[in-house]
This record gives sequence, C-alpha cells and structure tokens, in this order.
Amino acid sequence: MNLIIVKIGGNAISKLNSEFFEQLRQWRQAGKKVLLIHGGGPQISKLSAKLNIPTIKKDGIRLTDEPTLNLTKMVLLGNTQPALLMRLAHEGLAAIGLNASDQQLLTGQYIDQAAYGAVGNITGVNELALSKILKGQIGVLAPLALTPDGEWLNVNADTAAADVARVLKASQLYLLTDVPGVLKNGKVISAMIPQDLPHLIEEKVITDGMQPKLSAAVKAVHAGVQAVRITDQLTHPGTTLKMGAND
Ligand SMILES: Nc1ncnc2c1ncn2[C@@H]1O[C@H](COP(=O)(O)OP(=O)(O)O)[C@@H](O)[C@H]1O
Ligand SMILES: CC(=O)N[C@@H](CCC(=O)OP(=O)(O)O)C(=O)O
Repeated sequence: MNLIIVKIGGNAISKLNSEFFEQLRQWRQAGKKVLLIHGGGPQISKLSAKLNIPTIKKDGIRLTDEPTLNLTKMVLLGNTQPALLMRLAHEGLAAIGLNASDQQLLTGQYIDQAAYGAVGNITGVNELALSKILKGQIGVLAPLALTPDGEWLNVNADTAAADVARVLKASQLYLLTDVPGVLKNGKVISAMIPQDLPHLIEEKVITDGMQPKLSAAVKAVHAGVQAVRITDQLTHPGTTLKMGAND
C-alpha cells in the first residue's frame, strides 16, 4: 500500500506545528495514504495519579490491570484522539478517528498476560476496510486491539504503529517523540541498522520508552518497511533506521 504511517507520542501531540500539517497536506496532495497512530502515555499516567491508580512500567510497557485498561481506553478515545482530530480539522485536513472496534480494524493477542495483564500486540489488520477509509481522509488510529474473543488490549503505540506498518507494508514509518532522535552522549545518532540495537541496550544508551520504540522499528524494517525515522519533527531527519548494506 502506498502508505505513510506516523506515530505521534502523547507528549508530541501538543507540540505539533504548522510544518507538520503542511507535510501531511503535501503527502495527501501527492496521492499518498496517511495513517496517524497516536499515543497518550503521559496523559494516562496523569489521570492514573489523580485517581490513585499506580503506574507501573516494565521496559517501557505499562502493566495493565482492569482499572488501568478502562482508564487507558477513556484517555485514548476520549481525550488524545479527539484532541488530534480537532487540530486536523482546524488545519483543514479531512480526518477520521478509528479504533479496533470499527470494522474489526485491529485484532491482537496478549503478549504475556501473567506478566503484563491486558497488553497485546497486533496480529491482524482489516486491510480492505482501512485501505478504503484512507482513500478519502487521514486515519487517526488508537493503539488498542481486540482479541478474537472480544477482549480489549492496550498496545504500546510504537509497537502498534510498527505492527500495522509491517502488516500493510507501509513505505515509511515515522515515530514522532519528545527527543530529536536516538541520543548517544547527547548527540543524535543519524543512521542506525538493526545490528546496532543489542549493544546500545547493553551499554544502557537506550533505556525506558526508547527500548520498545527501537525494537518495534527493527521489526518493521525486517518486514520490508524501507525506513523508520525517529524524530521530534517530520521535517527534521532525526535517526533513520534501515536495513544494513549486507542484510
Ligand atoms: N538513547 C536515547 N535517546 C533518546 N531518548 C532516550 C534514549 N534512551 C531512553 N530515552 C528516553 O525515551 C524517551 C522517548 O520514549 P517515550 O517516552 O516512550 O516517548 P513517546 O511517548 O514519544 O513514545 C525519551 O524522552 C527519553 O527519556
Ligand atoms: C502497553 C502500553 O504501554 N501502552 C501504552 C499506550 C499509549 C502509548 O504508547 O503512548 P505514548 O506513545 O505516548 O507513550 C500506555 O499505556 O502508555
């Protein structure tokens, strides 16, 4: 599919600037399909704190018990997604809010229910339905999936974006975040190949949320996505992950 996927972290949503929307407009005018997958992690943690629900994360993944799952759905579908849709409308871009329960868009499975609770990854995408939807408008998709039995799953938004990019064979994947790229000694690493990841994790250069982000990015390039860009602006190069010359 001639598709560009942009994942927007919860922190990045409020920082989107006019260049971001101009880039989306140019892609749409060039006939590309555009799918935005939004996060909302900081917003979920903030509401959890207000409600005295503890936030526990393991390697950047939120442990999701039942109260946390309910709250996560509320924040993603009631707060962050509408905020992004309103910005797009304000910029005159046609867009539609989407989640797993619309035409079974995303199916998923538990990653390890005993260890993480209701956390999953994406195993299926209703490609036909999504392709039709994206012909006429930008899709704005929440990082939630449904199991074949109808159980909701909380999916790390980077993982969701990379899984959807893999299944739909997107040409480009952008992971927009609150840092200008993958940093080492305070400087952006401009180019990475999958083989760089294990030792950067071992050396503790890459920690916290950057870990699931890069693991997801590596899976996406292995599956044929040409390039994954980790950046704070669509118009800044940030870190580009591609397959190595010898792969
Ligand atoms: N090597 C690294 N370079 C940049 N950020 C890193 C690195 N290692 C860990 N991080 C952390 O990862 C964060 C980005 O991941 P995350 O908080 O999950 O963002 P998002 O919500 O945008 O997905 C950064 O703000 C930073 O705190
Ligand atoms: C399982 C899991 O960790 N899900 C994430 C989903 C939202 C997300 O990833 O948002 P950001 O991109 O803003 O971090 C969470 O609950 O925080």
